Amino acid sequence: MQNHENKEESSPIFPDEIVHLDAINKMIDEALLEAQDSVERSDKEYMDMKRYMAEYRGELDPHEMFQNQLGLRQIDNTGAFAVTIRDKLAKLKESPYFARIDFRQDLADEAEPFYIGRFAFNHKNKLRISDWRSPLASMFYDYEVGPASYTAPMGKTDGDLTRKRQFKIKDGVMEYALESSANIYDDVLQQELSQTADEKMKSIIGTIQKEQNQIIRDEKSKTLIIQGVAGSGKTSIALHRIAFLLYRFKEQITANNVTILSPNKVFGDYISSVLPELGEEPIFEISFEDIAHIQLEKVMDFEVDKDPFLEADKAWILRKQFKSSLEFVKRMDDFIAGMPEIIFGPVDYTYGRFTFTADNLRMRFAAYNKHPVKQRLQMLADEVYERFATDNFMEEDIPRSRTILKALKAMLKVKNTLELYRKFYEDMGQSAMFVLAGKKKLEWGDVFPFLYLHAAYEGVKESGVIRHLVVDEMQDYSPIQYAVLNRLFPCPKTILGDFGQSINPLSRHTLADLLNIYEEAQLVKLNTSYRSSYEIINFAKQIQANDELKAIKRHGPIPEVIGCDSPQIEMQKLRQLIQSYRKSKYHTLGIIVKTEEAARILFDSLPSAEDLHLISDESRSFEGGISVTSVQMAKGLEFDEVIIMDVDQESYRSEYDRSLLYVACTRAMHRLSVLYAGSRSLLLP
Ligand SMILES: Nc1ncnc2c1ncn2[C@@H]1O[C@H](COP(=O)(O)OP(=O)(O)OP(=O)(O)O)[C@@H](O)[C@H]1O
Repeated sequence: MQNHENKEESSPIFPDEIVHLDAINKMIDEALLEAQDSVERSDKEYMDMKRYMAEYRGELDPHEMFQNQLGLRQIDNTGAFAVTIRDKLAKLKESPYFARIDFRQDLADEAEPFYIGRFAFNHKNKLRISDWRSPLASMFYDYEVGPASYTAPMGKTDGDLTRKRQFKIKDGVMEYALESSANIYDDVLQQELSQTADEKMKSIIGTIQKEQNQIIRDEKSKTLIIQGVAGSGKTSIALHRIAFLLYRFKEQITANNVTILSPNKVFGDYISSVLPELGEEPIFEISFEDIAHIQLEKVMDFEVDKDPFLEADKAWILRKQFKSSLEFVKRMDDFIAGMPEIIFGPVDYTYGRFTFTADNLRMRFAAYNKHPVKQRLQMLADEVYERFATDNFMEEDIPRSRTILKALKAMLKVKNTLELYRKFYEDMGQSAMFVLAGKKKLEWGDVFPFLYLHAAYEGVKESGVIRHLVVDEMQDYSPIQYAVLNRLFPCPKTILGDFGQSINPLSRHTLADLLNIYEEAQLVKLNTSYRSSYEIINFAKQIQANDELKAIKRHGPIPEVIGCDSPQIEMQKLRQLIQSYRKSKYHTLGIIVKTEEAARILFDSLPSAEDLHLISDESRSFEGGISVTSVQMAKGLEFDEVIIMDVDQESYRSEYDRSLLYVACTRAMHRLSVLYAGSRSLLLP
């Protein structure tokens, strides 16, 4: 075991902690052996039972066969459970805990030590390690030494924290142990942040900040909106929050009940290891394109979104912009509210001596306004049938509800959503705002308005399974997309993003609009950026002013702006920078250009190498090493080093270009270089 030094006093420290870790390691080893034993035992039991059933197949009576099958299922469940426990223990063995708090409850004589780790660990009926998500562990994040309390489902417990310690244990060996105070907590955070990037996002349970902890443990908000500056840990916190909710509400919600709406597959892959690292199953991820595919299957085809920077068709841009405001959703809501008048033209429905008058039909049709039109007609048909049946004292022949429904359908003035959608624009006097991309093929900008109307006309496939939805990069989605999302997922939501990183020139909505959509939402703001060095954040702030953005005091090289006389020299310079990256301690390099097309061209022009990858909208995974990509695809990702190419005055001049540059710069953790050929962009400091 290593010698452990207190950073402040540089004297050997905490022999008691070394003894304690040894003891815990032994207990985990013991528990691991037991767990392995029980996995093997249940494997054997399963095989024995299967063999028995196979051998005596013809002789067992159905009752015994059924009993055996039940038994088999039970062994299978027990086995799966044993495997989970064994895997958790194996993870715990690498790093059993990261903190210790000593807590003295009011009225108690002495403080009791609690060790906090990724999972709880019981040994010989005694809790040896508390789960970081437990109410007690919250005190580690919320309090310094002194008065402290925690709230569990049973109530509040007051007392004093008499000690806080932090540890780094790797492969069962203690790398450091520190007596914790606010300063030390910061030091440990600094240490964590100065590490080079992993291929995937990792958990941060040892250094969660107080304001982040409050978000993670928020149990009350039905909708939680996190507006956080670049690198403030939003994504990370959202995932830790899911881990917390899965722990806190384990009876009501499992990983299968949670979905994250992520901007693309690369991002999904990048964040995919956080929950498994925390001992939870990975959650399902979905994109708006996936939603469109599911909902529009057999209804309409659609065209995928286009890059607004490459699109020269002015009319297309106008159409897209028209549909991107909150006002647009209001107009659709008004249209839907007036829909009965527009689409339903009832006449008296008469069968023999029975009549349901046109007025009655109109009134009852309006009364079912919570339901889609098609469903309303069915309900109305049933109601007419019921009325006739009740009045049918003489037991005459009356129509079946299917027959009535047919007659009601004939009273519809609009026969499908597409017709209705077109009418919506006609009624506004804005027919030019709707153009089909092909036969039964919607432009991307029409997909969600269409679906919103489709929900009102035919109905949509609602998800009963999803009990919590996480929406990342909230600034990228339009109000009409949120309106559809609310129909499809009427469950609690964690919505996060940064309106300072809006890079869609066609999007017009703001945080205020989002708050307008989610009136009951709780809004929290995060203003400290943990990702980038102080120098990089200062540089980014000079590109896009942001008074709220605070940098963490972790220093690194000052970003370099490198002017080149020609594109050829710029490429030469890039090659040099790549070489020096390869010799450095860094693990990831992002080479960022403005568009997808430019990324492809640049990637093709670089000599292929094992560590060189293109991240495009077709990519599925984040590979680490060197990634050539567009700003759009780089969103949400981070790299040890970033090189931004072609930052000349021609390419970066508008306000949107400013946001693009800001997003690109804030992807860098430690080192940033900006290259241009010809005239330097005036947006640069
Ligand atoms: N409390 C913390 N302790 C250690 N690392 C942290 C902490 N908070 C955030 N980080 C790190 O900061 C980086 C940025 O986090 P994350 O990607 O979640 O930020 P974000 O707000 O989603 O960023 P962006 O909007 O720019 O994509 C990650 O490397 C994350 O691990």
